[in-house]
Amino acid sequence: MPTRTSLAQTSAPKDKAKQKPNGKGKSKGNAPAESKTLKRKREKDDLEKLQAAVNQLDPKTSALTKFSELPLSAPTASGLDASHFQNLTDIQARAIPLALKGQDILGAAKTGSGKTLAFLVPVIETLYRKQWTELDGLGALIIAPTRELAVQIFEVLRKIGRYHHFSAGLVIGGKSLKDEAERLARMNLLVCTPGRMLQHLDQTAGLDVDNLQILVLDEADRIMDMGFQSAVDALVEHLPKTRQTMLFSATQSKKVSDLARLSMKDPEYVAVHEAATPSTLTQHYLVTPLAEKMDTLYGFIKANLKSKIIIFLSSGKQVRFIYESFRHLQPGIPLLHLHGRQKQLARMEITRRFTSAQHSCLFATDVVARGVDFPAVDWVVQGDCPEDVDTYIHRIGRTARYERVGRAVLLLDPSEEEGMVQRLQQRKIPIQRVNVKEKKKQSIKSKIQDMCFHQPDLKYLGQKAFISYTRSIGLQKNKDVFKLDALDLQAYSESLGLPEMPPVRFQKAEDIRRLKNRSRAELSSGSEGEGEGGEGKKRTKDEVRTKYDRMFERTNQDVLSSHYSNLRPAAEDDNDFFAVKRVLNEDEFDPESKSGGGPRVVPIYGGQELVIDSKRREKLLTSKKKMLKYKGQSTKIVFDDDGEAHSLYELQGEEDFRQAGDAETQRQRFVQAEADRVREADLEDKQLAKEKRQEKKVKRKERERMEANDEMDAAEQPTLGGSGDADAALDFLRSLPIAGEEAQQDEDDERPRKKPKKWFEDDSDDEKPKSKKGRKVIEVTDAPDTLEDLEALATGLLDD
Ligand SMILES: Nc1ncnc2c1ncn2[C@@H]1O[C@H](COP(=O)(O)OP(=O)(O)OP(=O)(O)O)[C@@H](O)[C@H]1O
Repeated sequence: MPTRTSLAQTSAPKDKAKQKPNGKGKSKGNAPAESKTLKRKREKDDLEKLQAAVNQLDPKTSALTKFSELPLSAPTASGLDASHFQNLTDIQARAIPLALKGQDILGAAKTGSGKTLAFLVPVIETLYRKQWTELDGLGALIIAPTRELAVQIFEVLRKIGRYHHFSAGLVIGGKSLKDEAERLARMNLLVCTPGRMLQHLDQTAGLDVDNLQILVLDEADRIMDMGFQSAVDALVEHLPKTRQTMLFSATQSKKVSDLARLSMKDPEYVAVHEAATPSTLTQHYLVTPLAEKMDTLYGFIKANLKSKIIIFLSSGKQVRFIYESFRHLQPGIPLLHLHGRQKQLARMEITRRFTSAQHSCLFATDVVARGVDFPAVDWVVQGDCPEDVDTYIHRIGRTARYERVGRAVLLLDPSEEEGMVQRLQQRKIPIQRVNVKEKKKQSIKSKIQDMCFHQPDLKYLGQKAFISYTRSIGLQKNKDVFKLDALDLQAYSESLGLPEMPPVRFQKAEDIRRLKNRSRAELSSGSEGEGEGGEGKKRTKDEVRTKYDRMFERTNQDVLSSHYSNLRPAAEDDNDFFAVKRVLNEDEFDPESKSGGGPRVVPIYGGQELVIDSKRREKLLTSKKKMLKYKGQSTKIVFDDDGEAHSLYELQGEEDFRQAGDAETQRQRFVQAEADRVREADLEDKQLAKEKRQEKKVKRKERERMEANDEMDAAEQPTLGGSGDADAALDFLRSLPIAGEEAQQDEDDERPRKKPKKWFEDDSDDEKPKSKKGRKVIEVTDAPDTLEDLEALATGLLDD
């Protein structure tokens, strides 16, 4: 993962390609020299022809309906064909020709209409026509707002790019930055989420983006909105200005400010909007009071057990509570839940399970509202009203994708109906009201209350869900839709099984939201933020605040002061600025006293006294190490052979020195005495060494004698008999190293190993001539199932 990869997860084929695009898989080793030259020439001609065809293409007049009518390279054409993409969707027919010609694009088309291919095909083609290699650095960057979407785009890229030879990576976090960084430098194409990519651009030394040809923002309106604004701005600053930029979304706008921020050059607005939502989608809403929402959702699930359902809720806490409580009720359909607070691997696993499920109900936040292409979803239920119409459009877009049918239901509290329906109608969204059949209604309130009573964890989740929902309503901008005062919160809290309504503090939520936004915005700009005070006070920009200003602004100061007052003796007068401690007399001192009533004095080293006026000082007495500082400087003494203590350096008096004779005589005497000492020691050492040698010799002889005896015993044993024994003997012989084999093994070790396969590399690649710049042919047959698969694949490529 990408872990986060995470790392840059790079694809490499699990299985190897069996199919060669346009006969490109001929034997490499046998090709005669002339045919190689001919082949190279043919490839060059093909490339020129392709470029000429792109130049001649008139995006305005051509009415294309099939991929085969587009001027595409053979590997791309084969990749599309092998992925069963033949007919162009409207957005593809209009956007791809423009993008092939290098035009900046603002692409808008309803959900599920194939926008992903509309940008992926031109991206691959541009790099192909420029004969991009590893040495050229990063050629294309595709940004998606969520990890799920980034993974999905990467998967489509792997599918259609299987016959190409670019290296591609997925940068979505979840792995150590260092691991990812090592792999990124060799990537031609990256699919990423904004935050993680920015981190790399800031910190990864080898990442070369100066040559970037194309930047794509999928779900561009989401990426360009408040949440990611600053990250994207900072990211774009790293990129060269001369590049092609493409923005795609179902709810794409032409906001001039966005275009300026991304330095787009005369972008072409490609909008395919006969309707905002797919015509194959049936849309309904039903009015259900907030307090009955749980009943309605449960009833809905029970009535659609043989379906694939996504239920969108406004927060992760709602998702968790409803998922957990419904799970206990066992409605008879596999339940799953997905929200942004889950670990990345769990998110990937749930996505995988829901993707492959035939009947399942997924409770999710808006983390999968955009772009995610779950196959064959029957129902999208919006359990909580979406914050705006764009979110509504993206949520319902998870069903009725690419000409399939689908159904969507929006649950509204009576207070939300008028405002929301009006907004939907303004955007020409065909939605009709339906009612729940009376006889299908059933209340699960008492069951949930019972569960919450017996399971404190569930009750806790319920409280959190209540608080997060209520806060989110209070913080919504569209006050004509979201009216907190009109909601029956008491009844809602009861419906969640809560014995009493949890208190909700809105100020705190607002602060958190403000702080969150601020940190995102200011992280990238490197500013320090509002500091610890955080009381929402507005300060002027130039105001200088010191550490002490912040200290006095701190809340909860009493926490510290009460602790501090505990440390001080109660008798002490707090008003005294300079407190004079009473030093007890010798006879007043009671070392055993543990009362701690007042200060006492303890005698320590060298007649010194230590005033014990706090628990900390009292504790000091027990630590030898800490007491050492009161001990003063220590002096080193040495003992002579008679056990007399001397200081380390003792100077001989002048008188004594003269009596001992002149300096030269004393020197000679000293040298002679030392030489005698050394000689004596030498003799002792030699004797010792001799003894040791002799001892060793005796031991060796003893050992040899015993071994000789053993051999004689063995020779007298009967030989191995019977087939079992013979087998055992053979096994034993086989297990012995054979000189020739060892040599072979060594040789094998030294022999250059077969190169591991790169991304999309073909099995028959060995036979295939490498193309001009030593690049390899892409192939992918198996889709990786999990993030670990992706990582494994990445390693396969990158460890090359
Ligand atoms: N030309 C095509 N032929 C057949 N199927 C296609 C074609 N283009 C796209 N699809 C399929 O349509 C589905 C939706 O495509 P895609 O995810 O690109 O839609 P989108 O417009 O990006 O949707 P959203 O707005 O939700 O992100 C996918 O399952 C894809 O495989």
